[in-house]
Amino acid sequence: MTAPAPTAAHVTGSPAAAGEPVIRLDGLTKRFGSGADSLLALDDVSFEVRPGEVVALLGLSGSGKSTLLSLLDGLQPPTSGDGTVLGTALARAGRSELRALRRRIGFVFQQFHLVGRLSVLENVCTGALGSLRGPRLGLLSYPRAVRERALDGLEQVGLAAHAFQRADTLSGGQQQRVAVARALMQEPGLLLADEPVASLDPESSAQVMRLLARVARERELTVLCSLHQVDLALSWAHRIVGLRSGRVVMDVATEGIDRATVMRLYEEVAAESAEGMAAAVAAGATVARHPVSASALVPALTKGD
Ligand SMILES: Nc1ncnc2c1ncn2[C@@H]1O[C@H](COP(=O)(O)OP(=O)(O)OP(=O)(O)O)[C@@H](O)[C@H]1O
Repeated sequence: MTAPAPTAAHVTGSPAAAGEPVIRLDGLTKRFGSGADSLLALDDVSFEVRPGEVVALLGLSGSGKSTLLSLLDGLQPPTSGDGTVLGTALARAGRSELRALRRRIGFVFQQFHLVGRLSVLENVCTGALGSLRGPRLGLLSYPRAVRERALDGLEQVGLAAHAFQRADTLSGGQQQRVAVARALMQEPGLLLADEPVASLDPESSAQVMRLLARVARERELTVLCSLHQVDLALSWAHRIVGLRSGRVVMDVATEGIDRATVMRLYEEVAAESAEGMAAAVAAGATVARHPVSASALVPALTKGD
């Protein structure tokens, strides 16, 4: 079956601004390393995400998208500033609080991270491991209620017919839908997705994004998803947050916005890179043969100052 081409008609306006923000960032900053060689990956990032919102995080490679998602998931601490996720203050939380936070956040990865030799259903069951005691081996080691919920989840992502197939026999798009079903087993209060469609063909990409938008709507689930595809962001997200060199440079509702406006996020960086390259060449620098983003270029230009 051919997936319908995504159009802006698939996403309606932002959900009502009811309730506390699920994510509240206030000057969040992340620096890797120290001294002259340190790198500012996130620079004074401030924004909020409300319950039920689907937000696309856009920006060139190296702009800080994955770093931001990993901070929100409590995997690494901010260097300064504050961020609150599902009521947990990232900068002040102890290890056990962060572990508890991670159990309430579903995470979908670019490479799916399924266990290929296990059945599709068992892969989905593993999403419940955080709430079960002890290790599990084999589908029947999971409580019946978990298996039933996993099957419901597969139904929801349209893959119940594949429940007993090995996960590695599915297509990439199907595997990503299984990964979404696995994340939903946590009954998360927030779903983070790091380039979930980067390795998929356009049709599968649209299917996965449509699925994320649908579960967000049906479960009033908040979704923050990094993407490289502007059209998918415009079609499936309520809002776009654009990062450039670790800074938020765009925060717009997708309703009524045109593609050209969003593309400025990339064009201006390309222009800055070109200017920076020209200046570097004029100053006698050796220029890399592969494309260089502004965030990669700036440290290279300033090194040794
Ligand atoms: N653990 C780390 N140590 C040092 N530098 C890091 C680390 N993680 C990320 N960085 C740097 O931080 C910057 C932001 O990287 P990040 O992976 O967040 O970007 P991104 O926007 O997700 O890129 P992509 O779209 O390619 O995934 C990059 O310059 C990267 O090299």
